[in-house]
Amino acid sequence: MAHELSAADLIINPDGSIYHLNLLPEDIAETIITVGDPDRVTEVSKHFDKVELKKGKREFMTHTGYLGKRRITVLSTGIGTDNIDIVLNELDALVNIDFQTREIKEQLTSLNIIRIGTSGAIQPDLPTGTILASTFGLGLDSLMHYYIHELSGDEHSLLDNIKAHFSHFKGIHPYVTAADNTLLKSIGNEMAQGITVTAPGFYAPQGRQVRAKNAIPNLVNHLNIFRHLDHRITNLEMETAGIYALAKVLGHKALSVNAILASRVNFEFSKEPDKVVDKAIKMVLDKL
Ligand SMILES: O=P(O)(O)O[C@H]1O[C@H](CO)[C@@H](O)[C@H]1O
Ligand SMILES: O=c1cc[nH]c(=O)[nH]1
Repeated sequence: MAHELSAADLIINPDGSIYHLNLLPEDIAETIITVGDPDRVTEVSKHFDKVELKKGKREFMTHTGYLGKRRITVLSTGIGTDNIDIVLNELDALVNIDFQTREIKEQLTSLNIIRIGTSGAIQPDLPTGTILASTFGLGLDSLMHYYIHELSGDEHSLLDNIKAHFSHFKGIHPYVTAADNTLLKSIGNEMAQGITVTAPGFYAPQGRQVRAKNAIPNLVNHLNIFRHLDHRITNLEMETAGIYALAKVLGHKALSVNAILASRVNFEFSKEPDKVVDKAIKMVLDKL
């Protein structure tokens, strides 16, 4: 029997929109581009042929429009996997819950979710200006410890090796999810590729030290030397692992594309960050 979700589990605003995103089911396309920075939404939608909808609430700004005949939504998530929890669950509710009956639909929709984010590289051959597609999201945050998620054989063996590599770091409980292979091949095929680490912060959780002292010494170096088969960890940011894992749990396809603004091993930051982000946006839109 279908189960009616309570008013506290699935919060629908008086105008029929979902609680945080402030969107109606008809407001979103099946191709969704997520960005962290709300200002980047316009940087994406300015390339659309037509924008039919602009809505927002808090850090969640949404534009929906058309690129040729393809309907696309671009949506900002803000920073961090706590926001990804909200965005992925609410996007899924918009397509897979009947808002009238509050029941899960019999026919489920699988969204294409493509993140265009900024990131710091940890391999010396990936300079600032590189555009990189994440083969796996490796989460060092705790989001996925609250969900049941099953791993493929490849994800399992990668995670086992990562756990062994990090066994002496007591506070780290990683999780791993692969990119959607079709999106990786179609959108990421001309990009650099590698495992993206999603950290629960920007400073010490990414090995930066300004004034507060780091509890984990040489974090970047420890990530940098990890190898499993032909996989290596290439970059650090704050959302990809949560997107990959929750997308998989909910039956959506996800790919994360990273504009490399910082090189943590060459100790550099891009002098033209907007140009690098625009390059990533154009590379993604060209492939859609
Ligand atoms: O540029 P966005 O997409 O926000 O991504 C990166 O930038 C933010 C930190 O500066 C984090 O959200 C990180 O993941
Ligand atoms: O080093 C970086 C650069 C952008 N975003 C991050 O999270 N880290």
